[in-house]
Amino acid sequence: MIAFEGVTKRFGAWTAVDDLSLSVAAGEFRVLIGPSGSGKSTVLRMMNRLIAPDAGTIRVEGEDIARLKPETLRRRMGYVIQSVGLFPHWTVERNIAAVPDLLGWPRARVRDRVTELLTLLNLDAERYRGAYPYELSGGQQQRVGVARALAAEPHILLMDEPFSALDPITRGALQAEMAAIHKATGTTIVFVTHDMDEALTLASRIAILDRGRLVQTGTPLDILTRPADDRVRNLVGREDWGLKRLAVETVAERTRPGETAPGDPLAAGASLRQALAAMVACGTDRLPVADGQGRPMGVLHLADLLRGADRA
Ligand SMILES: Nc1ncnc2c1ncn2[C@@H]1O[C@H](COP(=O)(O)OP(=O)(O)OP(=O)(O)O)[C@@H](O)[C@H]1O
Repeated sequence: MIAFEGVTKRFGAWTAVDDLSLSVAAGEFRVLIGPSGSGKSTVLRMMNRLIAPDAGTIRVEGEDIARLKPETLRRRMGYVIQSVGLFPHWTVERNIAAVPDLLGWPRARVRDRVTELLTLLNLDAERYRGAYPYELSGGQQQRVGVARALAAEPHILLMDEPFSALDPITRGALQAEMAAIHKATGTTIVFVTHDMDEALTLASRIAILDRGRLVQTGTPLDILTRPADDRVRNLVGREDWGLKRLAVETVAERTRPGETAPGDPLAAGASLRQALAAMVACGTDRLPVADGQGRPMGVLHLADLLRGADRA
């Protein structure tokens, strides 16, 4: 879907991206993470040709993007940034409709799409479609920013630290919405952050950058259990590693089928970290597990949370 081959970008004497080869498969939720200045935003900006590499090739859906018109490329991509960048004198509806309007979609289709997107992002469509950005909270503005980026059904969504200016609760809500949107639409997402918890929560695969080079790429579980070196160990965090480890696996994966136990059931899709919190809160070492329809699935035992709790 997206392939970087030997890509280098220099700003004067500084090499921001250094001979980077990286591929993102269709439908992935790929998180780019690394310390400040490691080149994450530069990688993202090269994907939509906001800046051009000095060397190497970038292919999107098999095509060398240097040969595509920037407008053609950007129509396939939504782009969300931290500062949102809504047009202040345009209503929410007009902001979201910017690209569909440009593409000449019929009025009724645009209106339906705006309603659909506001609903998807948990904003009351009738209340907010006519509002102006200054009438919205930071979290609501960012929701509109995401809706705008998704409006013309892009194949790829690029997100550059989109939630880092938000308070933790709003941020958590938007992360959950992004996970649900990714699941529902299958859009390929490339998401930049410097927050490892955010990366572990959202990513299907993570790429870790340092000084413009790729340090490691893998699933959240790979990164946690087989860190490539001390830079990755430091990013993952040493103190609460165990809790992060529990956060990347679901209850369903450790449930003993067929057993029963008293207590409020855990959701099969909840993380093991949430399960641990529930067991501590209830003072119990086992809890029943139910599937999405509330049907009993078995029992999760505290002892089973320790399985695989080894680290490299
Ligand atoms: N337009 C530019 N002109 C000069 N230097 C730049 C420019 N854009 C980025 N750089 C430099 O390139 C390096 C990588 O920057 P980039 O913004 O890609 O890092 P980042 O990993 O996204 O950082 P952060 O997490 O702080 O946003 C930095 O050293 C930065 O100063």
